Amino acid sequence: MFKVGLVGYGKAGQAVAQELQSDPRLALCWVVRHSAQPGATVPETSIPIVSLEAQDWSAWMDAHPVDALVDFSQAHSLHAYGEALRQHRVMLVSAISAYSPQDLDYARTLGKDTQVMCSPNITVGINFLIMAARLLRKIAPHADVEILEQHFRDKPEVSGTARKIAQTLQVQDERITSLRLGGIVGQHEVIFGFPYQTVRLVHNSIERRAFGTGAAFAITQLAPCAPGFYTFDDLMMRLVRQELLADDQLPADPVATV
Ligand SMILES: NC(=O)C1=CN([C@@H]2O[C@H](COP(=O)(O)OP(=O)(O)OC[C@H]3O[C@@H](n4cnc5c(N)ncnc54)[C@H](O)[C@@H]3O)[C@@H](O)[C@H]2O)C=CC1
Ligand SMILES: O=C(O)C1=N[C@H](C(=O)O)C[C@H](O)C1
Repeated sequence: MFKVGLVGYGKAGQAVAQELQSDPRLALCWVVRHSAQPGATVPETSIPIVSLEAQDWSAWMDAHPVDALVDFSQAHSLHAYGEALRQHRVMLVSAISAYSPQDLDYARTLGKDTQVMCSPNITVGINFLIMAARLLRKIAPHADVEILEQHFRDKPEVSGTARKIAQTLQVQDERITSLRLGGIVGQHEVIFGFPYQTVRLVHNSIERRAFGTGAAFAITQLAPCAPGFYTFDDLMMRLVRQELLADDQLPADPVATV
């Protein structure tokens, strides 16, 4: 069982905490949020919710050891806990969608000492969509591509997922359209336009708990990896390769063996 700490207890963090708690492979040990009342716990549990200054992280991890840290807070938290993580060889699963290039450079340095995974979208579904879109782009490099992302009214930045899709498919960020409406959790659509047909790949996060199942998947996939910096696609590709290898070991012609 993997012991897990969670940073960030806002919209996503609270749903993720529920999901991590209900996964039998994981034990959620503590939550760190920006400001916490003394003695606060996750509802209906004794899991402590605390607030830590950068200088407190190392002592906290000494006293409350975990195998993995899951981050749903803000980009700058990485710099608060980074060295403690490195020192304690704790895996990092970071869902922060708006890291700067400098933040990502720092995350890569942590990968020299422990396993680090950063992904602007942590659902298995969207990462499957990205793999499929990448394949179609290879097959049909001249098709028009548009990316549509829809999120809740207050989401401040352009979706990190949409920017990642644009980068992966080698199209300009101008091809991204962002809609901000009510309470939409997160929807991404990649549209391929051909002369006589249209392909639409759509992923819809209907509940924020989807981010929790993605984080759990990432922890279990990251655990057997060597120290290094990984993306969610790296973990998915590793699994796909394993599955394909398993298929290769099946009889070439199953009918012949009947
Ligand atoms: N990769 C993914 O699939 C997803 C990524 N996200 C990202 O996760 C982040 C959080 O999203 P929301 O929960 O919607 O935001 P939110 O604003 O509702 O919650 C953020 C929480 O982090 C806390 N926080 C901020 N700085 C902190 C610090 N230094 N230490 C501890 N806690 C701190 C805040 O107090 C707040 O509770 C955003 O970057 C968002 O884009 C959210 C959902 C999915
Ligand atoms: O802020 C969010 O909530 C989300 N952010 C993501 C992003 O910016 O790509 C991913 C997800 O759809 C939710």
